[in-house]
Amino acid sequence: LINYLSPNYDQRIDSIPNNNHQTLTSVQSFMTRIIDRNPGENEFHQAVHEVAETIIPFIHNKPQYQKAKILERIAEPERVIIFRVPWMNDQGEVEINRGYRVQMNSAIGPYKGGLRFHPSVNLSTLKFLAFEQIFKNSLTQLPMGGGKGGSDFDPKGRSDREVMFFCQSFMTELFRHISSDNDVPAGDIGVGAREIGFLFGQYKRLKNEFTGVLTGKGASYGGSLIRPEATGYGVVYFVEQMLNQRRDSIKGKRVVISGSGNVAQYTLEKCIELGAKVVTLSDSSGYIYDEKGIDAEKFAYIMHLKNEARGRINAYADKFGCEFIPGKSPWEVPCDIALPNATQNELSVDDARLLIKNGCMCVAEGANMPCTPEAIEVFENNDILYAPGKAANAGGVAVSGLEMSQNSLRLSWSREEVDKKLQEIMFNIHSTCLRYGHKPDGRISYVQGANIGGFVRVADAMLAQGLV
Ligand SMILES: NC(=O)C1=CN([C@@H]2O[C@H](COP(=O)(O)OP(=O)(O)OC[C@H]3O[C@@H](n4cnc5c(N)ncnc54)[C@H](OP(=O)(O)O)[C@@H]3O)[C@@H](O)[C@H]2O)C=CC1
Ligand SMILES: O=C(O)CCC(=O)C(=O)O
Repeated sequence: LINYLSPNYDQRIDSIPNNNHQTLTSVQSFMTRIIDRNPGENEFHQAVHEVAETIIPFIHNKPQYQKAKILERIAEPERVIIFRVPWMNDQGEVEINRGYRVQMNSAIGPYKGGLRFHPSVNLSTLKFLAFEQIFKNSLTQLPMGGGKGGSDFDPKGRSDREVMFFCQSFMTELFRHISSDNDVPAGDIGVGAREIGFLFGQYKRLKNEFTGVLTGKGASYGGSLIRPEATGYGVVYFVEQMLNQRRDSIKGKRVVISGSGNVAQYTLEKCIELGAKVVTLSDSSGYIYDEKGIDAEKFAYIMHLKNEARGRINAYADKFGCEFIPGKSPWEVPCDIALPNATQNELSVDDARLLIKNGCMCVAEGANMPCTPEAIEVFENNDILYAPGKAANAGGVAVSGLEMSQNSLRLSWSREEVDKKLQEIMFNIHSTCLRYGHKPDGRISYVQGANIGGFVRVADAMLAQGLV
């Protein structure tokens, strides 16, 4: 698992040219083609641009990657499936949603990535997520390609029965395109243990087989221990590594978290365990600010509120007598560490400036692409420890990879074993970022490190497999 730093990695990194005029022109012409071929897909353009800015200079003196048009091919999905999802609501009315699966890249393993159920879901969102997933999955060093899927269905406010009918209809088409050896979906926004259970049940019924076709399953039917916790725990393990670089640690730090779903919950739990003080959580209605800090007892309440009662975050403020700030994000609250754990583009350049003004020194993305490009630039220019999602939140998919291994072996590992492997993987991702992230001025860019570290493994596999 850990023995991945092959000796010739060092030779490949040799010299990354400065951002000269030629590089800028290359990035621009590359992006012009991407935008022309994928009109209106702004999130996808954003994700590709961020990668192109670091990969184009990196491959400047590597003709093998340029000649084979590796980056151009990585930015083109291998396959996109779009389908109708008809179902019946509790009032007996027919509802119609749209389902998607973007099978982005299978160079290093079966397509792997979550399903998102949210009204904002469209092809642009899922292509950006599937694109990011290629690099993230590669960074884990596990054999997983990149994919993502979902629907514009909103589970919020729906009964369990409606969610089940929707999931069954969704899987009635998706089952033809996935299997434990070619595409293994999991959860994402709006898809948790309940939805994975319904999806798995329908797949099993349609295929008449019990295989590891989904991850994030319940522990009683093939799920891995620590998978629910993995993304959030992994974020905190990564933050601890970054702080250790500066001979510091998370203990005693004041932390601001956005979101209150799966990733935010377990980020919070690990922060509490390691002695940090978390003062905010949010959902799409606003944020709570608890100056006393969220402790283990309050955490248990949040778990009940969000996962069983399926309530809104302002109920926390009512129960514990703290502030609820409607319609706003928590970035105005002074902190040492900010962890955006809700959704894409939730942290703007103004938020970034305010965080820095208020003393923030570290930002790690639990969500996918939560910081805008301008916000990232501000963090990097101000020497803030900034970790992109494809590195910081890779713990979730990493433990999904471990779930696939356990399913294939037909056995299950203990909590301690899985957690130890998760810590090793996050440690190794951090090392990869350091290895590839050196800027000409000596600083570390985790963006550059994660992009290049993720790219080389996929690129070499694509070169080896010919023009496919
Ligand atoms: N689950 C996983 O293993 C992984 C998840 N991620 C990423 O982490 C992020 C959170 O996912 P996860 O915790 O699983 O999802 P959940 O559905 O469990 O929680 C999502 C949280 O984000 C909030 N949120 C969603 N959309 C918006 C919005 N447009 N504006 C404000 N708040 C919003 C939700 O509030 P509300 O309920 O009001 O909508 C909720 O609090 C996503 O970016 C996801 O892609 C990354 C790696 C792995
Ligand atoms: O566990 C998985 O397969 C997917 C997790 C995911 O969707 C993500 O990393 O964004």
